[in-house]
Formats: sequence, structure tokens, C-alpha cells
Amino acid sequence: MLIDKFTVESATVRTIEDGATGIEYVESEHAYASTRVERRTSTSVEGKECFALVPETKNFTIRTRTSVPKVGIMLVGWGGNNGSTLTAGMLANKHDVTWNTKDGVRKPNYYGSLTQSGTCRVGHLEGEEVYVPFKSLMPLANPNDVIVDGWDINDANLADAMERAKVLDFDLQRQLRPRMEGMRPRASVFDPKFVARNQLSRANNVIGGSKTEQMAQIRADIRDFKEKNGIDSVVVLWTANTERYSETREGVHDTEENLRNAIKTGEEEISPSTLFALACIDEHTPFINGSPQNTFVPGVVQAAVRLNSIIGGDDFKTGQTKMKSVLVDYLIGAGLKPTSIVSYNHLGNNDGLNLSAPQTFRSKEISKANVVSDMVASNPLLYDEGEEPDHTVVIKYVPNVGDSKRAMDEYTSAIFMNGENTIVMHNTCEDSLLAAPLILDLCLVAELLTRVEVKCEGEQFHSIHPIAVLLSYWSKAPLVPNGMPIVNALAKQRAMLENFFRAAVGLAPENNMLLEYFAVTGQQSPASA
Ligand SMILES: NC(=O)c1ccc[n+]([C@@H]2O[C@H](COP(=O)([O-])OP(=O)(O)OC[C@H]3O[C@@H](n4cnc5c(N)ncnc54)[C@H](O)[C@@H]3O)[C@@H](O)[C@H]2O)c1
Ligand SMILES: O=P([O-])([O-])O[C@@H]1[C@@H](O)[C@H](O)[C@@H](O)[C@H](O)[C@@H]1O
Repeated sequence: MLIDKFTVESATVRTIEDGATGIEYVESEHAYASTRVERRTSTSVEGKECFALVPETKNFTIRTRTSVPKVGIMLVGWGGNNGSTLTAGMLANKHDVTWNTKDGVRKPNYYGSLTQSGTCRVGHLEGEEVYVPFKSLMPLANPNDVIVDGWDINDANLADAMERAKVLDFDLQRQLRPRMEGMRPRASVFDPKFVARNQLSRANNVIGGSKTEQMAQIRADIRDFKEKNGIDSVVVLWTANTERYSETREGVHDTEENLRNAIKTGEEEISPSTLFALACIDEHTPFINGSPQNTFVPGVVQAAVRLNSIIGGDDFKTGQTKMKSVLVDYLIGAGLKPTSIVSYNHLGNNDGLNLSAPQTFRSKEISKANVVSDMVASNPLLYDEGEEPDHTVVIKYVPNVGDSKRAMDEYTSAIFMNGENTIVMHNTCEDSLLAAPLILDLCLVAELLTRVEVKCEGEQFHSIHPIAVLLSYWSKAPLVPNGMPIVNALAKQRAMLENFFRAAVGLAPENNMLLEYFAVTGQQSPASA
């Protein structure tokens, strides 16, 4: 059963209005239960160190501004496969555009978007499990009300970009063309040193001048977009080419001050994505990195924290890697020991062309290969210190498949009594159709987080950490604050997000215990009623 109209009747959650500003909030008291691990001086009879597991509860208050502003998304790389596909998909949904295919008439949807097509279990009623739409938990912007703009080094309008991408059915493209041909990407910052040489031919729409002037132009573009469209809140997301890693250097990238000075002096080793990130931080505009490069050099992170401006990423987790973060979690969680993971894929879009260069491929190889580290580290019963499965990542450019990436994976695991289990998978990941809904989710949730404040007992309200770890579910390489563990297991990432949303509206975390079905004496189980 799905319900979407509900109120949470609890003494721990209330709607309040700030008398002075008239702003309405939902405030939720959440008793956050966790476990503290402590060393104990005593040792066990086998001479092993002893530890204490100390359950503890901290009382938080989560406050969410309920009024949804007029939201705009600005994509860096707007004219790419992802950018044009997302723009087209949002227009098709907004205007309910249906289209003919050889298999019949098709309707627009937001499949693949957790916020728009996901649900959460909230309980049971008359023997039925009850679910609510994910988007009904917190006041997210409606994607059909969101306006899209952005930058691209290529000046193709969005209708031509959609046609170039060869992702969407022709009859849909035909109907959307009039709505998209007037959309022109803003000129962008381009530095050929950071992408494959084969991207040079694309660059006919570039901002000139110094790095300082380029940053100023980015900020002016954001303001221009807001003013011209009456937008209150913008999120900027990088879905431009994958860059090679910046060689981070002391005195250049290591602190905010050094980074800003290096920009002023025209330091070459500062990537366009880093410039965009810093410009957005200065404009107090959330910036999300959908690609794998190290955009967030230490100086950028310092600036985001000091100015309390949301950053998040890295690298959308869409198909092959998303599957990996489920499968390896299942294997290790079941006490099976993956000993070899071979991930091969070929794709024929411009992303694949750009990744055909070793330096840009290396950025992607890092994010794709590191995704299992937390799962391996979770089970020292299987892996000795420093031991990891063999893990190979291969990406090849094969124009013929276009955006319909072919992923082939082989997972080999050690099983009971020297047995071996090998899982082979072929996964046709239509890359942009998988990535576009994630871009939407990332932007909607990032905007929502600008309206959320928290406080622990005895504190004043403050925003959540500007490094938006709640965006991890959509990232191959989640950006986290210093000291926080990096979690890549997809189920844990989803649970973190869902349970935060539940806590913000007064619902308990989903613990999947279902005690009400088997641990209540005298009451006939609802399931058997
Ligand atoms: N499933 C996926 O599609 C997926 C998953 C994870 C990550 N990514 C990453 O998302 C990015 C976009 O993927 P895509 O398939 O849309 O690629 P694409 O090549 O079709 O689009 C990238 C766009 O960025 C533009 N561009 C390049 N440098 C730019 C700059 N400095 N400023 C502004 N625009 C610039 C290009 O002209 C192009 O239009 C890539 O980095 C890719 O690695 C994609
Ligand atoms: O599907 P996924 O592994 O999450 O992510 C994809 C990779 O498999 C692919 O090799 C790469 O070209 C895409 O940009 C994207 O990163």
C-alpha cells in the first residue's frame, strides 16, 4: 500500500513559524542512538586487548524550512549527453510529452530518481505493508518547477546537443526541439591540459581572460541566471568532461589562502573544475562534482568549510559501479571472500572518447577501483591487514555502442572449504539515462540541505556540515569531512539518507527488525490475520 498524504503524530515533531520572519519550519527532536567503543585496560585470558561497547544516545533537533524556493540548476557541461538528456527529460515530464516508438506510445517518467520514484516503508495497516514516496518525507522542490541553465565549451544549442547525444527517441526529440533550441550554454572555462586532446575540437565557446576574471564571470553568470528567471536558489553541478587529477602542491592547492593567491598569479595547475567550485563557494551556491577528478583540492575544502557553502561528489555512481557497491557488499556481508574483481566496459559517447586518454582514464580508474575499500575493511575475518581482492578496471572507447555502455564484470570469491564462486555479469548501462535522474536527485537534495539546520542538546542551531555526505548515495567516491569513514556500500548509503529524512520528520530509523510481527505475545501476527 502506498500513501502520500500523512501527518506524523508525535510529541517530538512540530511545525513552528518564526514570528519575526513568518518563515515556517518543521522541528523534530531525534534521540540519536549509537555505540561508543572504548579500550579497557584489562586483557582477556588469551592476552587480547579488551574493549567496551557503550550504547549512547544524543538528542538532536533537526529544523527544516518548509517553504520551497524557486530552484534553478546550472550544469557545467550542459551540452553533453547527461546535460541535454536531463534537460529533455525534465521538459518531457513538465509538459507531459508522450512519443511514438516501434513498441507503442511512451510516457515520460523519472525512473532512476530515488527522490521521484523511490519509496520508504513506514509501517503496516490491516495486514498490509505501508510505503510512502521518498519525496513526500521532506519538502523537496518539484523537478517540473526547476529551471535548467549552464555552461559548455561547445556552443551547440540544447536541441542540437540532444540530437548529437543520440540518447532519446527521435519522436521525443522532434517534439522537444522547439523548447530546447533557444537554450544556449554560457561560455565556459576551458584548459586543454586537463582533458584529452580529442576534446579540443569541441571548444568554441570559451571564457578568455585570467583565472580571476573567469571566476568573476562564473559568479556573474549565476547571478544573471537568478535575476533573469526570478530564481531564489541555484545548485551548480559539474557534468563536464572528466579532468586529469590536479597535481596538488604545497603553497598552491594546500590552503584556501594559497589557492586564492595562486589563482591571482595565474598558476597553471589549477583546473577549470576547481575554479568553478571556488566561484560557487564564493557565491554561496552548492557545487557538486559529478566526475572523478580531484576538484576539491584542500584549499577548496577549506574555503567551503570557512564560508559554509555546500560541496559534494565525486563521480556519479550510475551502473557498473553501482552494481559493484551492491554485489561486493552482499558477498562480504555473507562471509564470502571476493578474491578478484574485473570490471571491463566499452562505450562510444564523448565521455568514452575523453576517457580514451590515459590521464583522464586514470581519474576514472581511481574512483571505480576504490569503491570496495570500505567493504573489504569491514571484514578482517576474510582479509588480512592490507589484503584486497585483485581489482582491474578497463574502459575502452567503441563508437558503435554510443551512449549504451556495455559493462562486463567477473567476480570471483573464495567460498566454503576451498570452493570458488564466479559471478559473470553483462550490464548494458545506457549511461545518460542512468545518470540524468541522479543529477536531478543530487541537485534537489543539495538544495534541500541548504534549508536544514541541526543542533545537539546545549548547542545553537547550525547548518549541517558543508561537505554534503548525504549525497554519498549518488557518488562513486563520496566526499566526507575529515575523520568520517567513507561508506560506499549502496544499502548503507541509502539507509543514511532515508534515516536522516525520517528523523527530520519525526519517524524512527528503519531498522528492518519487524518485531511487531514476531515478538509481540498474545497478538495474532497481522500477516496471518
Ligand atoms: N553514466 C554516466 O553518464 C556518468 C557516470 C559517472 C560520471 N559521469 C561523468 O559525467 C561527465 C559527463 O558525462 P557525459 O556522458 O555527459 O559526457 P559528454 O562528453 O557528453 O558531456 C560533457 C560536456 O562537457 C563539456 N565540457 C567539457 N569541458 C568543459 C568545461 N570546462 N566547461 C564546460 N563544459 C565542458 C563538453 O563540451 C560536453 O558537452 C563525464 O565526466 C563523465 O565521466 C558520467
Ligand atoms: O556505471 P558506472 O561505473 O557507475 O560509471 C560509468 C563507468 O562505468 C564508465 O566507464 C564511465 O565511462 C562513465 O563515465 C561512468 O563513470
